[in-house]
Amino acid sequence: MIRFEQVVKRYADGTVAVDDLSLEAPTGQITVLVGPSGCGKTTSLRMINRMIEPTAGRIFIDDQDVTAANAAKLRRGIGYVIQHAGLFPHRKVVDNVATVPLLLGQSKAQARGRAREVLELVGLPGDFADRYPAQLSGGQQQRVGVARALAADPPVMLMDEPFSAVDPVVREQLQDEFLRLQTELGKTIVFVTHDIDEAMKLGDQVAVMRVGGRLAQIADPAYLLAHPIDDFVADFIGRDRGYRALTFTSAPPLPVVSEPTVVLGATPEQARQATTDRWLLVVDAGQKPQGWVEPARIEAAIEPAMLHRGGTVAREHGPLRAALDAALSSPSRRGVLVDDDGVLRGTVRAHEVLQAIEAADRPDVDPADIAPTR
Ligand SMILES: Nc1ncnc2c1ncn2[C@@H]1O[C@H](COP(=O)(O)OP(=O)(O)OP(=O)(O)O)[C@@H](O)[C@H]1O
Repeated sequence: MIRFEQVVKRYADGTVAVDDLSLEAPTGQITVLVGPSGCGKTTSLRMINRMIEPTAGRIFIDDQDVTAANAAKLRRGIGYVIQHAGLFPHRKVVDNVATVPLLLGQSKAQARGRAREVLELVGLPGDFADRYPAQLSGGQQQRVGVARALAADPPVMLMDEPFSAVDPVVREQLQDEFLRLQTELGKTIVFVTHDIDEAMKLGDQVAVMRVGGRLAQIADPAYLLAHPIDDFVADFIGRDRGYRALTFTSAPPLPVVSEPTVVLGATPEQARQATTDRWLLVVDAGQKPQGWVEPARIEAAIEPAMLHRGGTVAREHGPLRAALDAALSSPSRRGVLVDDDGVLRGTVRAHEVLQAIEAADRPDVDPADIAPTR
């Protein structure tokens, strides 16, 4: 656990960047610090590994007072990831990642072996290791940054806007992979972002800070969305917080309807025989949804390039927000639901998801009973 006790940081020019901050970041969880520009997030983070010294107050990692620790030694035991990755441009990726294991006394061969292991873990296998940072995309560089922080297997990771410099699609991929990795690794993580969506997606708990370095509220995302403590927090977490809260609402059983399908490679005749509807769902040989086609408009066997892929896919027993999004984004207005292995279960319509949402507040009601027929 990381614990801030009444921490203050006043810079030499008199700026109070952090003011009386007390909070706990539990072991094995992700605690996100979020807030507007200049509210003291980075300053708070850097006081944990003593890149910045507090003016007053104390910070503990488990029972160790970090201000009493040897700063260099402390830093080697804490992974640190920053925006733009901060890689050494003239060192190969593998040597960037091997930096801390080498400092910790591993032989070059051991450290490089470990570096290749963690590179694989973050999705950069094989010959990526032998490239230079400039030969990687922005998203790949960020992965190297994460790999470097993980190389010495530190129990604590500090992450300062690690995914901010990449485009939204890559960013989402990095976030998803990061969450998957964290379920395996269970690190104690403090994560700084100014993006409330990122905070809500990644945080086990989210600390909202206000300018002047004061903590406004700390809670798990669902609680924060439901009970913002004041107008500042309510405004900061956004006007669509009712919709966002659906991320944390699991579906009561949705009235899933089986959906006609054809398999990739099917002929136009097979597609037209499969349905009289305008849209037809295409699956692969393993029954995994691939996209939609309009049977009346196809003239050749169905191939991937012909598919309408705009619709999202939701897990049958996943959050209601994803199910609603699947319905709203589907060209047929039928949202595609899959099981945990990605295999098609059927479809659901937006109004049926909305009924499930209402029923989620009324656990005595079975949504199947109140869903009208289509
Ligand atoms: N070395 C410094 N000297 C004086 N003031 C500083 C120094 N570093 C930061 N500050 C000020 O302290 C306040 C908090 O800065 P900090 O970088 O911690 O905020 P932040 O929330 O991380 O901001 P951002 O999201 O814009 O990165 C700001 O007003 C900033 O201008």
